[in-house]
Amino acid sequence: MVAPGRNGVEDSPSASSSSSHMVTNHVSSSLAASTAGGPTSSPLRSLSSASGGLYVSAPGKIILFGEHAVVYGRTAIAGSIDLRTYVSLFTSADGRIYLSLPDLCVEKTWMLKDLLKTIALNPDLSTDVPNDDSPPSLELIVPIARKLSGSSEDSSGVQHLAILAFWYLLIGVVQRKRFRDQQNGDGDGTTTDGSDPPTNNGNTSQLEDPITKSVFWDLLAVKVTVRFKLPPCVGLGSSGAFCVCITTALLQTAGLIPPPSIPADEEGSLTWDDAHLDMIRKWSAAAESLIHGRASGLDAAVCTYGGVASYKPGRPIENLRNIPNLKVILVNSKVERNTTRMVQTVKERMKRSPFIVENILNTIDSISQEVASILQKADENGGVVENGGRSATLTPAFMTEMDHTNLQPVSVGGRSSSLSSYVAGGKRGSTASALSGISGGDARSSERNEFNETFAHLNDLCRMNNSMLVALGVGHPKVDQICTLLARYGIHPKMTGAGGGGSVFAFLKPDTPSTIIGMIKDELAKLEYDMWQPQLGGPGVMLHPNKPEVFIAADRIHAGPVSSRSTTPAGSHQSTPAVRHKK
Ligand SMILES: C[C@@](O)(CCO)CC(=O)[O-]
Repeated sequence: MVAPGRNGVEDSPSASSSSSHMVTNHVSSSLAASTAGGPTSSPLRSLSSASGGLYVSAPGKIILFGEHAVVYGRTAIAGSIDLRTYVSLFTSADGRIYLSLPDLCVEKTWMLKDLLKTIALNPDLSTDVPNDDSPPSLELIVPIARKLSGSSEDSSGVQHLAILAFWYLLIGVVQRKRFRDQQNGDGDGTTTDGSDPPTNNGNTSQLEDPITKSVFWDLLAVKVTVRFKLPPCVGLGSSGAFCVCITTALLQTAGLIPPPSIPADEEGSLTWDDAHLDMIRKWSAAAESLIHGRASGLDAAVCTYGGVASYKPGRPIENLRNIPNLKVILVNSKVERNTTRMVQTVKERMKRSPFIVENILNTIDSISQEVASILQKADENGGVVENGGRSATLTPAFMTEMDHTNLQPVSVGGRSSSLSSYVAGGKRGSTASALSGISGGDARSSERNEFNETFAHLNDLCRMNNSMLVALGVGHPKVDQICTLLARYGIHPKMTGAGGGGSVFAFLKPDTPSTIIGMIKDELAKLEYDMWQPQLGGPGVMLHPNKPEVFIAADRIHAGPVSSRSTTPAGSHQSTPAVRHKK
């Protein structure tokens, strides 16, 4: 597991002192302070805001039921968890693009001018532009992204794939912004926020080129830092959350989505309306397909929307309401798994024994549907959350060979109702309220019975779904060991995500005493497994009003007890807070 907060860095990684043409790539945990650019070198300085940057986060996810089956068009039940991924985005004042992923030991720097040149040399980038909100063409952009990022065709390490996804999104955003500006007649060399265009530290030679000139104005060189609160590669949605965070921060910075206005938590964080969340989901799912291969797009959907929901490709996403007192535990087997490989494993089995595998998938589908009906019980208002509004569809880029139709999210018409429940602590409508007609002790005991019943039912369905996953060939001995251990406590966990290791989750009986939970945790720890009790069903992607704690902690670590640096931290010298575009 990668410990959160390790290898602290500034929000704004500094440039190295490389020659202006050289791409500087670090795979290191520390960043040298640099004076390149200087604090007053860019007119974008005038865009500083008190909060000092654009901060976005997205939740991790647990697939409760239906992973793999969803790739073949079956139902899955998934929820967000409060182990979030955070991005900080500053605009860069020194003509460089920075990507810092301290938890993955990645520090990368590229020259903006290389991006500009490449864009100028690719006329297809001006013509092959979707004229709706769908994501940029993977076929067109990925080869360019590979070239610019320095990621070779055969690199499959998670670091390379994360960098590739970042570049795909960055080029896509630049391309879409140019296109929009041209359509709006704004391609006149002005910046979108009305400020003067950047001067690249006084070096304007690259701006002389008429082709790159208009591109340059459109692009904000960015310094992006991502911090994970959940371990990568264990099936908890770190790639989905990464892509959702980067997508959102870039789209927002470029003004391709408006500022969010919907309250998402009690700290004043905001989220976007359904149409823009849907754009975020689609772009993120395309980017994530570079990391995980083209699968269902479920992870990006959960990390975008949050909550707990039932997903079936081609059907509206249904938010599930009756989840409030169902506690879950998560156990990290510490076996890193590879989603692409696991999806491939199932595909091979499907080719070899299609009839059997189809039946297994149908069984998983039935399990998910049964779970949906348990968790979809009417609330006190007498019904399920009214969905309607989100109308996005999956692009062909997400489709599997099954050409299954869209994961079509539908807005929580009651977005406000779901949001108010988020604000109330990340939980949706409760069975307690459904039982509000019953009073006092009777109500409590009836409620307890109902919870116990629900737990027993879900516990059993977990056992069945896990067996089906084992039958599909995505089990692992460590997962078996965890299942055997928990079974002694009457708990039947199931693997979550792609399997082949990764994480295992289980429902806990509502009244499980903390001593028992402690015993389970100790037993797992003896076998060197980590256990968490995450909060299920919190909000999706959000923009934070202030610098999140995860970055403040990193600043502290980076600053050290007594800073030996004589200058202000590189971030404050080198960076300009990203523009929060106004509509
Ligand atoms: C294995 C899978 O079902 C879930 C991975 O988190 C793949 C997918 O749905 O994209």
